[in-house]
Amino acid sequence: MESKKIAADRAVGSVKSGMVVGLGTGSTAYWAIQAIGARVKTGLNIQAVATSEKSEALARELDIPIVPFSDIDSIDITIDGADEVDTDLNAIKGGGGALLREKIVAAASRELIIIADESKLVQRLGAFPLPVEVVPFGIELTMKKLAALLACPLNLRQTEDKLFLTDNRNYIVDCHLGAIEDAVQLNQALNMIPGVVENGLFIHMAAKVIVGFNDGTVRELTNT
Ligand SMILES: O=C(CO)[C@H](O)[C@H](O)COP(=O)(O)O
Repeated sequence: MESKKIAADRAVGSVKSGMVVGLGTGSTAYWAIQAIGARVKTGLNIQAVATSEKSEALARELDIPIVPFSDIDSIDITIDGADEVDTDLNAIKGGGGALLREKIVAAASRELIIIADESKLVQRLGAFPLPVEVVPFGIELTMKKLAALLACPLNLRQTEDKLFLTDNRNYIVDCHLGAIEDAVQLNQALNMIPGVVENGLFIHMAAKVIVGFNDGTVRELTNT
């Protein structure tokens, strides 16, 4: 918990009054939303958009002003977690099932800051099963296409005895790929399959990764 929180607290230092802020999803983003909420109470004046119903509900509890997308032109900064991050700042996201909204918000953001504890740092993406969001219609056909492309074990995500549903009422297929050779090509190939809405590869999207370590230190990784 502490390593997630220190990364989140460092990232929230970049949030300034007047900004439109994207709020991420997950247990690390939770700490960023808490830190933003604390600053709002002491005068930080921002507008926010959320990447999930859960994060929006938390933001509202903390009196962070949530605005509709129709009210904003772009997003200044988004702070979000990740399931894996490599040394080129590419990431796998979607462990919490919010990858579609997270990618839409990240793509509209001037700056995406990924926050993570040290366990998320990898040399190569793919040990974490890649989440792919698919529409329920024709799921069997879409899974056959995924199996043909990926040739790896696929799991249609379940919670308890039910299929997991995203905030967009879609399913998640977790793809147990192992080390990904060419993430750019894979990202494109997955999104070409009809029925696939989006996948959890965030390639060349993050401007910065802030990592919290178990010894209490924080490191910022950038590509520049
Ligand atoms: O992509 C996400 C949700 O869809 C999360 O950011 C990712 O799963 C990391 O979560 P956590 O901070 O709880 O480890």
